[in-house]
Formats: sequence, C-alpha cells, structure tokens
Amino acid sequence: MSTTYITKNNVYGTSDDKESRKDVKKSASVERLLLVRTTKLSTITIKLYRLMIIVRMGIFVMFFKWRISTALAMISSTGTDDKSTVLGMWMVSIAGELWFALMWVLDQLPKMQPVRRTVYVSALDESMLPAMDVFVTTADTEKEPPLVTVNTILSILAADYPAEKLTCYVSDDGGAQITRDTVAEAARFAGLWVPFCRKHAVEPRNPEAYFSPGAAASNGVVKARRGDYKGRAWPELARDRRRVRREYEELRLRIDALQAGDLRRQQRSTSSLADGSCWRRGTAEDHAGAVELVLDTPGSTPELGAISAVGGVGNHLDLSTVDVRVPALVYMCREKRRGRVHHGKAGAMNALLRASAVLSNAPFLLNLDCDHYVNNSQALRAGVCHLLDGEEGSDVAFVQFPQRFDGVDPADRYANHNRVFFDCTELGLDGLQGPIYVGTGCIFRRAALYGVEPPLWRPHGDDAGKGTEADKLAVSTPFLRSVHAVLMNQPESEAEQWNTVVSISPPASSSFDAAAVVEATALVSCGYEDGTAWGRDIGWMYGSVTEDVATSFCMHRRGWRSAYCATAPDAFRGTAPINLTDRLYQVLRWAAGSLEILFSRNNALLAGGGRLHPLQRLAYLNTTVYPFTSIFLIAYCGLFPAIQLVTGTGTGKDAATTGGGAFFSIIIRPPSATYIAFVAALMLTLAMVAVLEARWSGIALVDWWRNQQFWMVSATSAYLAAAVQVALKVAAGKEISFKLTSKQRATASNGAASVKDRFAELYAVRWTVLMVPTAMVLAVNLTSMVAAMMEGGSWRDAGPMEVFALAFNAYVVVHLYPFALGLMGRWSNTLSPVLVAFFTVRLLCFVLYVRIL
Ligand SMILES: O=c1ccn([C@@H]2O[C@H](COP(=O)(O)OP(=O)(O)O[C@H]3O[C@H](CO)[C@@H](O)[C@H](O)[C@H]3O)[C@@H](O)[C@H]2O)c(=O)[nH]1
Ligand SMILES: [Mn+2]
Repeated sequence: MSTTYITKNNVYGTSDDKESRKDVKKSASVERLLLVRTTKLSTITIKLYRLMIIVRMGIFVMFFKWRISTALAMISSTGTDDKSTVLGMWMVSIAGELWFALMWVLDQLPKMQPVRRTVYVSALDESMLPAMDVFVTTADTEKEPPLVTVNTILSILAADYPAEKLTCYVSDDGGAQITRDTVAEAARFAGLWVPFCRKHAVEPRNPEAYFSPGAAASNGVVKARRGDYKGRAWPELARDRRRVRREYEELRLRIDALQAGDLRRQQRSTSSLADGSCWRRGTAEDHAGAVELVLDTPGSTPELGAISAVGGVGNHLDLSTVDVRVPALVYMCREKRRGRVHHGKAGAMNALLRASAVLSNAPFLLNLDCDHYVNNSQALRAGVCHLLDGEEGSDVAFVQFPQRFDGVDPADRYANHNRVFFDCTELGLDGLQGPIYVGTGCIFRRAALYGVEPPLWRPHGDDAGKGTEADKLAVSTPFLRSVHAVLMNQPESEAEQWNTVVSISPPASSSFDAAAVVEATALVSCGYEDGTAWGRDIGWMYGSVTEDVATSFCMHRRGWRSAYCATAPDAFRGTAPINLTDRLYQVLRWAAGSLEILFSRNNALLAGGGRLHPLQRLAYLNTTVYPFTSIFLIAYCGLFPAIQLVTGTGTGKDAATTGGGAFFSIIIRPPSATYIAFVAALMLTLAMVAVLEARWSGIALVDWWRNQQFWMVSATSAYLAAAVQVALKVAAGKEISFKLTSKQRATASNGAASVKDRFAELYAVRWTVLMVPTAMVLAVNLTSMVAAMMEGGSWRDAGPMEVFALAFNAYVVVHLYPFALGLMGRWSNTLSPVLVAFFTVRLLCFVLYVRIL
C-alpha cells in the first residue's frame, strides 16, 4: 500500500496510527493542518533499482554500438548483388531490437522516483468537508446488470460523508425505463440501508458484497467478528443484519421481476415495432433527454430516526439514535438522436458535468463506472485530503485511486489486476506530475474540467474565470452562472483555500427547484455542444475511446498535478472481464484508444506545453504507442522463424546456393562470445529490475510475471487488431466504437464450490478472431523448432540471428504457455497433461538444438 490510512474511529487504520496522530496534533498546532504527507522512497532497494535501470541502459548502448558496427562490417564485405537484401534484413532486425529497448526505457524511466503518501483523514473537520457530486455511468442493461448498478448507488449513498453535501447522479446512456425504475428501487431501499450502515459502521457498504459469503475476505475487509466489533451491542447487529438482509433479498426479487417484465416487453416490441417506445424513452440510440430528482437533498441538521417496523409485526429496527438522512439522488439520461455522434462515455460525463452544475454544483466530483462501488466508506474523505492540502492541493486537478477487482480467478490468468501498472507505474508517476486518470475511481476538481489554468501558473491577481470565454463552453445562462460561481471560488492562496471550502460547503439551497431541473434537462440535449469547445478544451476529451488518458493528458499539459491515493481497505472495487474473449476485446479497445490519441492533437511528443514534466511526457508517449509493439513482435517471432523455413535452411553450409539463403550465408557466423555475453547481461539485468521492482512496490513476483505473460498474449493479438483499426480510421475515417465490457459475474458465488467450478465461465473457450495471430505465432514456433531439430548441422554454422531467434522463441512460448492453457478449457487449471507434454517437448527441442549448434 502506498498510503497509510488513518481514520477517525481507527477501525480501519494501520498499526502506526498512534504515531501519526501525534504528528497531526503537532503540525496542527504549529501551522496549518497536515492532511497529506509525501515521502520519497529512498530505501536501498529503490537505489539499487535505479542503478540497475541505468546499468541496463548502458548495456543497451554498448550492445547497439556493437551490433551496428558488426552489421556494417558484414554489409561491406557482401557482394554487390546481395547488398540490398542483407542491408534490409539487418535494418529490420536492428529496428526491432531498438524498438523493444525503447519500449522498455519508456516504461521504466517514469518509475524511477516513486513516492508514498500518508493521508490524515482524522485531521479533516466535518465542517471543512466540501460538497461532492458522484457520477455513475451506465449504458446497457444486459452487459451491466441493474443489480450491480443498484449496489453501486447504495454504496455511494451510504458512504461516510455528510448527507447534505453528497449528491449521486446516475447517467443512463441506454435510455431504459428499467434503469429508471431500479434507481427508484435503490432510493427506497437506501432509507433502510444507509441508517443501518451508519448505526453499525458496516463495511463494505455494498449490500451484495456485505451479505455474500466469502466476498468480504476477498476484498480486503475483515469480516465483522464479535471480538473486533466496536459498535453497539453485538446481538443487536446480528438481529438488525438479519432484518436488513431479508429486505435486501426482497429488493433483489423486485429487480428480477422488473427485468423479467422488461424482457417480455422487449420481446413483444420486436414483434410489433410500434410498441417499442412504451418501455423505453425510445431506443438506446434514439431517445429524449431526461433529468429526474429521485431523492431530494436533505436538510443540514441530523434527523434521528424512529423505531421502525421492518418486515412485519414484531420486527423492529431501532433507528432512534441514528441520523437517517439519505443524500440526494438524480437520474439522468442525455438525449440521443440517430445520425449524431455521442462520444461514448466522454459524452455522458460531459452531460453529467453540466446537469450537475445547475443542481448541486459541487466543487469536487467523483467518477465511478456502474460496477465500481465504494468499498471503503472513508474513501471520499481520503481523496478530499489531497485536494484541500494547502497550496499544493490547490494545483491538484484529480485524485486517482487504484482500480481493484472482485471475481478474478486466484491465478489472475488474464492479468486483470494489472498490479505492475497500479502499484508501480502510477506510484512512479505520483512522484512526477501525478498519476494518469484511468476512467473510474477518480475525484476531480470541477474547475479543472472547465479548462482553466491551475493557480500555480495563473498570473497573480488574475482570476480563473478570465481564461474561459462563454462561447467556448456554454449557451445557457444558468449554466454559465454556475461555472462562474465555481471559478470565482478557485483559491488564489493557501489562506483563501480554507475560506473557499467553508463558503462552498453548505449547499446553496436545501432542495433543487423545478426550474433547475428543467434547465438541467436542456443541458443534456444532444445539440447543446454544437459550436462549443466541449470535448476539445472543456470537460472530458473526445476523439478517443480511452477518453481517460486523453483527458488527463490535457490537464497535465495545462500544468495541473494529480495525486494517487491507495487506501486500505481498497477505496473502490469493480468487476473485471469474466472470460478471455471479453478481456481481449477490452485490451483491444484500450490499445485502439491509445493509438487514436497518438494520431490526434494530443500526441505526447508533438503537443506543446512546457508545463509537462519531461518524464510525464515519456509516460504518455508510452501509454499511447505501445500497441505498435505487436508489429515488431510478430516480425520477430513469426517472420524470422518463417524465413528460416522458407529459405530451406538457416544453418546448412549450402545456404548460399539455395534461393534466398544469401542472407544467412553472410550473417551466419558462430555465436560470438560477445553476443552471448550481451544476451546474458540483458536478460540478467531484466530479471534484477523485476525483482527489485517487486520488492519496493510490494507486489508479488508472480504478479509481475502475469503482466509479462499477458503482455505477450495481447501484443500478439489485440494490439495488432488495434493497429489495423486505427490505420482504417486514419486512412478511411472508419470510427472506432466503444464496445462495453460485460459486468456479469461468475455465476456460482457459492462459497462451497471449488475454484474450478466458480470460474468455469472464465476458463471456457469462446473463440474470437483476435486469437488468430497468437495461434499463428504458436504454430510457427513449433514448426520452426521441429524443422531446426531435424536439420542437424554443426554449431559453427549458427549465427547471432539464430541464437537470438531461438532465445526469443523460447521466451515467447514460455509466455504464451499459460494462455494456451486457457484455450484448453476449464480443467486446464490443474495443468493439462497434453500441454505439459507439449511444453516439455518444446524445451527439449530447445536444449537439443542448442547442443547441436
Ligand atoms: O456510450 C457509453 C459507453 C460507456 N459508458 C460507460 O462507461 C463505463 C466504462 O465502460 P466499460 O466497458 O466498463 O470500460 P472498461 O473496460 O472497464 O474500461 C476502463 O477504461 C475505459 C477507457 O477505455 C474507461 O472509460 C473506463 O472507465 C475504465 O473502467 C461504464 O460505466 C459504461 O456504462 C457510457 O456511459 N456510455
Ligand atoms: Mn469496467
């Protein structure tokens, strides 16, 4: 964990709480409140890590110097006839090696200065807490089950945050009546759920996760045990829990019934099209806009509940000592019309940004995908610490939390946890200008989304509002007024920061008036953005299906910083793709979105702005060019072995006489000691960097390995497809669509079922064309190896190219192996004998071949 997490009641705090509390007291009395403490990592491990990276870069330089000079010498000694072939082959091979080296450097350099942050949540005074809007996006009731969204909403409403300062907005891009109905169901259940959570300090505050057996253990929350219990009397919790659980079961049934009814209506409407509009506002692509107030903002004074009857006579829930207020809840569905571009999630977020501006207009907003629920009720407060942290905090545009997932198989076969990114890369970036925004679990400063400059770069005395011209972002007067209210409140200095917070925190009015709701509806019409700078300079960026990377790039370029906030237990948790096909399509969308950014005005190399930290620029370059690796990779592990096969031999002395073998006759030399030493040094330093990285970040080596393995799988499948998609977009203008990831969970959540049964769906084979290149690489590998085996010859005839191809083949196969296991179906978890045999033979071939060489 990068963040030591200190809470008010100390229930979830870490062991060194006492010491931190002393710190807080001391610093509070001396100067201002200490909310965040940042420490640079300076252990011996991190120093060795930096050293190793530099050493490896040194080896790269020497290697390429040697390689290029050898190549030049060989080319010049070649007969004029073969010169161009030889030159071409050398160039291709060296280009590939240079690319791999460059990718490694781009990935490593921004990780050299990681920081750790300690957040002092307990230092936050209740009255200091600013208002917060939470945006939840949902788009498709089939891929995003309403029950998942309902749970997310409930976890937000029950978060430990003043009820009058919190507003939850749900955006429904599908325009489905069932979503509207289930939001209303969530609101009704919240009346019971929120006070229950408050009364017993329940965690996590997502009913499904709280009630389902086994879930608590897997999401880092220690299940309430009698001994740990700090709230009211234990028997009372047990009783209340039973009652609330019964109500929750009924909520589930009602949602099931709504879904069944929806399905029936859908079936009917497909048979008679005229009926289609009565269950929806229209279709998913064509419907009217709507903003509806589901729960109004409560008053600012706590309201104690009563002893309410739940589930019939004699079943009472005593809420007479609990504040029963529930935060406001708004349902929103932006207008969609056929033939218009809606910009996927980014469009929905911008509509939310405007609609919320004329309603609650909170200075900070949290963005959550419909499956990402609040797992730690203190998360919002932890995020606020970063944003309110004095002068430094005022330059923070957003606070990103790590993405964590439920329902991933224990082996994490498809590298869903992405540990290297979330626990190494983002921490490294936090030491520079801040982490990259990753789409969900992120708290934004509203002003930063209106395209203004951070205070740090603003000329003194200049107010933030000046930078934004009205015609750039608005045609609506009430909206403009709300924007100005936010921008005028932008702090100029540290002292002002506190004033701002205090002046913003009490909500402007205790309830939204009808006129505001009408205005909000106008703001989510699909023509609103025409002729404005939305998506270009304002709000979430358009033009890429990874709107997150583009949006954060624009903010960092403007000089804003961001902060990383990893809490224990995890702040938010979501669902990961359930099977390989889904996962590959997810990776494909990310890769295509990245390349879209590369070919846009937000290109990390070309986009101006001296405010971007140079290493930050490298990090953005890395996150936008990486899919091209597929081309080099496939050339190396597909093309080179294939050439070997096509030319008949790679090693035979008669190579020169067979067609196309000229290349090998010249290049093939005994593998020099220099070459072997280089390969060994490069591999060894790679391994050492990995081990040190795992040590300083606390991830397991197996996580690192998963990442490598899945990188190889995606690079030989989805990345290639992404490159093709983007080529089509650039050449023929074919737009890339936002294909949603399914949030269906592995079916059996029964604690008793074995791992194999629980993840049966995950291991099931669902063929996708994306796997074709991967399968080809595997096939070419196998055949080339067999061919080489059968060929014989003397080791003196082998050249560096061959040794390299061999080493590379082995590397590829080792990495693809677990993927092949995945293809074999569910029983593969216990190492299928067929694949073990395949792998052994492959290794044997390798050993034998090397001996023959
Ligand atoms: O037209 C659309 C498309 C998507 N969404 C919402 O966007 C979110 C993300 O979609 P999902 O398919 O779950 O994306 P992931 O595969 O999980 O992608 C990650 O990466 C994306 C960028 O590619 C980010 O937008 C996501 O927030 C982030 O979770 C979901 O809540 C959707 O409901 C919309 O509201 N409207
Ligand atoms: Mn998702």
